[in-house]
Amino acid sequence: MSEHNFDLVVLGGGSGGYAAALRAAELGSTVALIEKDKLGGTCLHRGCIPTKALLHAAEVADSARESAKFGIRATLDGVDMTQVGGYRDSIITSKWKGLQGLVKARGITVVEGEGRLVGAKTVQVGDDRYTGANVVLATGSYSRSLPGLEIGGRVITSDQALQLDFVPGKVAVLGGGVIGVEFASVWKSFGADVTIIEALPHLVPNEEESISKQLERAFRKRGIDYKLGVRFQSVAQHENGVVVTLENGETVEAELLLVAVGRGPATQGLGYEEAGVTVDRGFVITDERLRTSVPGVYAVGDIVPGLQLAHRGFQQGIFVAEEIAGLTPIVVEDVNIPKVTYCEPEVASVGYTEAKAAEKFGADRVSAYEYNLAGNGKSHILETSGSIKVVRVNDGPVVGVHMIGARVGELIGEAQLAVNWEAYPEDVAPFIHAHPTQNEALGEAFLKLAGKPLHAL
Ligand SMILES: NC(=O)c1ccc[n+]([C@@H]2O[C@H](COP(=O)([O-])OP(=O)(O)OC[C@H]3O[C@@H](n4cnc5c(N)ncnc54)[C@H](O)[C@@H]3O)[C@@H](O)[C@H]2O)c1
Repeated sequence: MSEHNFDLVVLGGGSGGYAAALRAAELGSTVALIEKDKLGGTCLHRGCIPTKALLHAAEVADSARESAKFGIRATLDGVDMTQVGGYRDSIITSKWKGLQGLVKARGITVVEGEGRLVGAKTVQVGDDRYTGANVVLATGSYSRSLPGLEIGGRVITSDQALQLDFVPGKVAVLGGGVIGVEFASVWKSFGADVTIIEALPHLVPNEEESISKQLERAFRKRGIDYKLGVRFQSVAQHENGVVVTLENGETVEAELLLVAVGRGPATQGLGYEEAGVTVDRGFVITDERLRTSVPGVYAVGDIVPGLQLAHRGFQQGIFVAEEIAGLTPIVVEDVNIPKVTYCEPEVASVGYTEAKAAEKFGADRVSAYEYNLAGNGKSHILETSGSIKVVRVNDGPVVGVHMIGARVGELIGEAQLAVNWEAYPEDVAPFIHAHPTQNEALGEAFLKLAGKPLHAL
């Protein structure tokens, strides 16, 4: 057994953990970063990056399929999933190498192996013990299932869905949240028949209702089938496929069932509770400064209750490193975090929905305006429909922006600056947007709420 001492020991090398390590090293700390698999975690290897590569390939397939509309003669002869997989993996490998280089350049000690908390501030890996003046827990999440629904065979999660080397003929998707709609979108573009099963009344049910409804219409138009407000009951697997039975007695037959009903915190068997860290239903409980119940032990990323997003993990990691260094950084609040769902059409949002803003600030103190992308030149060129809805407090700031349309994810930066800086529409309405861009649509919404509409009534 050998003992090693560091200023900071980080358990888990995903988005939250490696961000904490990079920032702490930059601030002069000695850092041990413990990872059992590959640096980069779910986001780089099994989440954000590979799914977005598939979504981009899907967009290329759609462009080929729809080329005649633009006077371009091309045909979609097929989708070679082996080659798509090669493209996906080349991106992962290049980002992974870049990350390894960055971690090395910052002088971080990477420890390969499975770590376990064995004392308030000590992590054991094999026979070695790593003790930190401070410790960050960042062990991430896993695809969870429903009670009694076993993953295996033709019942898969996003982990297996990302690795498929064929396009299924027909897929059933359980859960119409972010993962469900992104995979439904990819598979449809690649030529599969898709049926989504969602227990709540809308797809992407955490988004603004008018945006969810537009996504439903767009999916219907694309031929993506969905069943809303109905719960899953059981699934039977047979040689060539699955039969999914819903609570209302309906059945859905498919080659595969993708289970996308959320992700659970990966905290079991890691010694957290034994070391005195409070854990509730698997999640590590922290205060707003990300301190756990054990002094000097922090938690970041998907194991902390709230939005499970890579960029939240990055910011929480940076926050903790700066907090430890005594820099009193700004608290990371979920409501200020932008969210993008990369299906076709894309959905992007930041801040309160109109209903949540009314609850928070009072219905009579909130106004909203939804600008239809039909009025935007670039949206016409992209042949997309959709809208941008801005929610404000009357005589007060922008508190929410909600968007749907092709590539609107790229517009969320401006929206999140307005929300995070608590800008009034009157402050941002005079800012000039390049023409023709879809950004102009956000400007049009700000102009309208500032009482000076241009291309709107
Ligand atoms: N683009 C992105 O930012 C991105 C992409 C992928 C995943 N993620 C994150 O990963 C996490 C997991 O994603 P997810 O889509 O699995 O979770 P989710 O919570 O977004 O969606 C799960 C959906 O499953 C539904 N559901 C649950 N039980 C059901 C049942 N018995 N029958 C029918 N429907 C049921 C829920 O109502 C919900 O809408 C999320 O936090 C998500 O934000 C983000």
